[in-house]
Amino acid sequence: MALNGTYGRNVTVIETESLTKRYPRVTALDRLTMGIAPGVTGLVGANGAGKSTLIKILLGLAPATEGTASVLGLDVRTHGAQIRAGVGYMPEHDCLPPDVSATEFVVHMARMSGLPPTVARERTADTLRHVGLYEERYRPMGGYSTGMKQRVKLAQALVHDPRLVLLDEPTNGLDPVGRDEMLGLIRRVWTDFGISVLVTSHLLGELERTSDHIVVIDGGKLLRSSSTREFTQATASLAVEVTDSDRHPDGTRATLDALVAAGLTAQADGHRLLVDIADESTYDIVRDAVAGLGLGLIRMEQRRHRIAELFTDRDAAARPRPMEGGGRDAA
Ligand SMILES: Nc1ncnc2c1ncn2[C@@H]1O[C@H](COP(=O)(O)OP(=O)(O)OP(=O)(O)O)[C@@H](O)[C@H]1O
Repeated sequence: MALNGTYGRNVTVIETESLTKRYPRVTALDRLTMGIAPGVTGLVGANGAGKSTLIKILLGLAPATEGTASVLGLDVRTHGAQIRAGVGYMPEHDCLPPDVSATEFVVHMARMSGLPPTVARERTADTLRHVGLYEERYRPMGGYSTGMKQRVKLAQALVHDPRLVLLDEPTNGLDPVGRDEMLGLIRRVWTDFGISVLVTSHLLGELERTSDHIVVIDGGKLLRSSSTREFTQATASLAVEVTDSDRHPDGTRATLDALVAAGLTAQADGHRLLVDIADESTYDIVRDAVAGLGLGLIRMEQRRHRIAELFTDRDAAARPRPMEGGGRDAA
């Protein structure tokens, strides 16, 4: 819709340059430089990494100490009001008045964004339907489940048809089913409506199915920024299992030696070999090596690393503290 028509793939919706935010006791953002393209971007970082601070600066609600940032091409220092008109925001914490219904609340937010009364009511009905709130929308929100409250918060961020929404920890407090539903909804905000999304999470493995791009920050610093595909495919490997034989009682070991001799990078993981996929020829080299040893091939399948594994493997040593929940939620 709005964004698809007017923005090319190469245009950034958010750009920061050496963005720094210092509080008296802590540097919440530390020379953060990044560009975010249209689509769904996951902003991942442990609690305290600086995600909420970044969102507040992007909305023009808090000043940066140094550096620059722009949203939809507008400078956050000078165009805060315009940015807030074109951007939806879903805050992290519960902010819903318990005595009013979802419909009343979202209509109110639509009116605050400048929509006329009739349009506000129509957009509210459409948006609440989109997030899956039906007859409950007329009940006071104090009686809503966490999942329903999160949906209302998402609806109020979308109701004025923004070009971009900033969603701060939208899956907080949800059970696994509720979380999957929320992530599905978020994906459709982009695919169905062309509204770009920046969604934060402190769980490293959570956003990889939802996001086109992942940005990881830690201690206010940019740790990594790349497409989700690059994250998960850069280290794709083949899991290989072979039989033993009289001649090769440890078939796994014999195969490992043969693969290394053939120039591949591989390691044993119990009875399984994990072979780095250099290119398409890797499959043939493995097949030929196993056949050459006279062993049977039990299994050979591509195994994509998940984001959480990448960080556990590669960055654990470099990181000052572990990402919360990364391992648990990657499975
Ligand atoms: N108004 C403030 N005054 C002083 N320090 C602050 C303020 N807001 C945030 N901080 C500090 O800045 C750091 C980054 O906080 P921020 O809320 O941006 O992190 P976060 O990644 O959003 O984590 P969380 O999900 O826990 O909110 C933290 O150390 C936090 O204590």
